[in-house]
Amino acid sequence: MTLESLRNDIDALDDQLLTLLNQRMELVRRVGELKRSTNAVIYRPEREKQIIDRLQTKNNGLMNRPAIEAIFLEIFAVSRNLELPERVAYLGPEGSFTHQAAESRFGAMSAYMALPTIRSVFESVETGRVRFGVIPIENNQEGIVEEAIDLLLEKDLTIAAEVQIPVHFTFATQTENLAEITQIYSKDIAFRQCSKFLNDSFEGLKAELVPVESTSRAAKLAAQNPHTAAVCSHIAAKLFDVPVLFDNIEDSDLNRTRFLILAKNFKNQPSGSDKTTIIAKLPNTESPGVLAEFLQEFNARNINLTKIESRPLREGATFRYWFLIECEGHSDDQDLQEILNHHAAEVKLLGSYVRVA
Ligand SMILES: O=C(O)C(=O)C[C@]1(C(=O)O)C=C[C@@H](O)C=C1
Repeated sequence: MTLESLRNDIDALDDQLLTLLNQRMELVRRVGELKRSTNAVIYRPEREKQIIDRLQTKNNGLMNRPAIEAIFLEIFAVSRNLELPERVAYLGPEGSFTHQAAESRFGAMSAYMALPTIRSVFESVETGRVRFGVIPIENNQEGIVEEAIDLLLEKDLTIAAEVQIPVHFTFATQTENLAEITQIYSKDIAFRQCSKFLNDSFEGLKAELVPVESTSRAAKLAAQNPHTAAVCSHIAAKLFDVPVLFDNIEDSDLNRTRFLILAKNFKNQPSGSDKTTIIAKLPNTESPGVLAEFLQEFNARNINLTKIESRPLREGATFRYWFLIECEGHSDDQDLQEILNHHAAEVKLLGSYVRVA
């Protein structure tokens, strides 16, 4: 077969795909009408997971799960926009990893607001300026984002979904000759996480490492000066139009950051593979066994705990703590409901949501 005839076949399939996508959007438009008439929630992460799971089991071609997910998450994002355009705030600046996390769920067509602080993201959801807020919660190498955890206690928001993205850094520059680079911009932490690449590539060369406040800022600076470079996210290089010379330059490919999607009064239906986050303010934690007894209730019901963080209560001059606890399962599951009911006075449910493997 010639290239031309293969391309003709591709064109014919693309025509069919477009027709099918339009038919799908017509159904989605009707779902949107139905939902608006009953005031139902547009974003249904558990339904999206169900669709992707089903397609994965039916799949017998070259598409793997990440490919199915990438294409269908974009379709869902377009669908949701058609049903009701929803605004999404994220911890900026534009081109940050949080921006990347937001786009991975809400697609390229949603209306985004980059905000300067995690607190401002919480507040924009709280006041209804946006429907969803995306914030980082932890990195598997660097640990938790304390400000985000504390705001979960302070504010009255719920968790609609979690997103995990691998932290990949790119080396972006306008020059193709490394010897011409005089300055490399990035965040301190990114220099640390890419030290092997930087040491190997610039051994004997004179490039200076210049720390700046964000990797997006680094990309912007590299866009302005041809003899500089940025260690930044792919999305930042794309945003500021700086050519990517090397991709995935980080020392460890196990580096992942977890983000939460926040909303007001959001409740997911059980998906069959969920996680639940609660806040526990237990009384008398100075007495022996209070926390152990509480955790024993999970153990007794065979509920797997996936996280426990202690944070200061900041009540007077004491050393007392509250706990952020995450476990497998959904708050509608009978065993988890028993615990929540039993401790209704001291436990606040932040949400049950589809668990990212
Ligand atoms: O099934 C729904 O509730 C829809 O709104 C449709 C749809 C889809 O495109 O399939 C879109 C958005 C939801 O997040 C889940 C699924």
